[in-house]
Amino acid sequence: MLKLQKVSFSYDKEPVLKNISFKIEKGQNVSVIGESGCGKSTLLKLIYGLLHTEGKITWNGKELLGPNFNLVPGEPFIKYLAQDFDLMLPLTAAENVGKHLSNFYPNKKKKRIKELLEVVEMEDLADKKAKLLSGGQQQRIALARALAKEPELILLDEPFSHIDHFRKNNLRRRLFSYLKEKNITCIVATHDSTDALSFADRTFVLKNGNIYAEGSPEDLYQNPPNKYVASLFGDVNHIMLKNLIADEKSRKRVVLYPHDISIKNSSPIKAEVKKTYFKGENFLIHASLNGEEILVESKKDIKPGRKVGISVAQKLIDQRLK
Ligand SMILES: Nc1ncnc2c1ncn2[C@@H]1O[C@H](COP(=O)(O)OP(=O)(O)OP(=O)(O)O)[C@@H](O)[C@H]1O
Repeated sequence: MLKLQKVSFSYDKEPVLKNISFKIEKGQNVSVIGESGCGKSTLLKLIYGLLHTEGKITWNGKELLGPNFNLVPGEPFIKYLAQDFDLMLPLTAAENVGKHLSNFYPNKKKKRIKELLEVVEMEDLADKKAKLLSGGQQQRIALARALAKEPELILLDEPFSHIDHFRKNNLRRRLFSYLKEKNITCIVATHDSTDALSFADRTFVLKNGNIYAEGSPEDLYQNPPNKYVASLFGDVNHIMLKNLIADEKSRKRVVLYPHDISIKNSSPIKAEVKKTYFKGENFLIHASLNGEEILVESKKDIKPGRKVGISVAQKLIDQRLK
């Protein structure tokens, strides 16, 4: 189990992280999400032991003492994949993956490299020099290298940032099922909510140096405590209740995703369409509701200037206001 107790850190005067405490069970996949600069990378560096904190970090009860106590920063049973991949560019993809593996059993090493290259779908480029690989291919090799010695805990900082959409979903599925199969604990720092939604057991939202919200991805998505959390999952509205409900007097607002709002022409609540964006399966409609800008999902294209009726289930409003 990984345990953090009152972990704080500042690069200069302003604290980046303030008294962070949490526990992560063995084999759990945790995502850390939050806006750029909120301290996600700093948190991973603290856990790995690259930065020093006055707080306490333990793995299975053993304190991880950090750079003030270790000559070589980093713990051997933890792997940290930084945003820069740090590959040996003159070496081939396969040589990079096997760099930290023992040469004592060459056949075993060869088999392991092959297995890892399969996880990241790079078997075809095994003999290509790292300097000749694209950014996304280099990132996949760096991932395979981080897995090579089967760490107990793996810390991944934006692990799919250079990988094209086409390959990303498949790679995510392969990587996270591999980690589950081997019972490797994993923390992913990401601003891409799809990393958090489909694969994480738990999600921490960082803001202003604190864990601002925490829960299963489903729960955070369905019941976002506020606009900040909801906006990490995509487009979001923060609509005045009085623009949605007749006779409402308060200045309260409700958080709604575009797909929470339906277009229903019989509805007396009318919005004027400003612009329509094609999104593949549907359209995103930018409309004005009593002067408030809103985003609504629609199955059909609707021309700007048209007035449409909109409706939101009362049950959903009640749930979001809880
Ligand atoms: N070496 C450094 N020296 C001084 N300040 C730093 C250093 N590294 C990061 N910071 C600052 O610390 C804060 C947190 O940075 P960090 O890289 O942890 O954020 P992040 O959430 O990972 O951001 P991103 O999503 O953009 O990678 C930022 O305000 C950043 O400017």
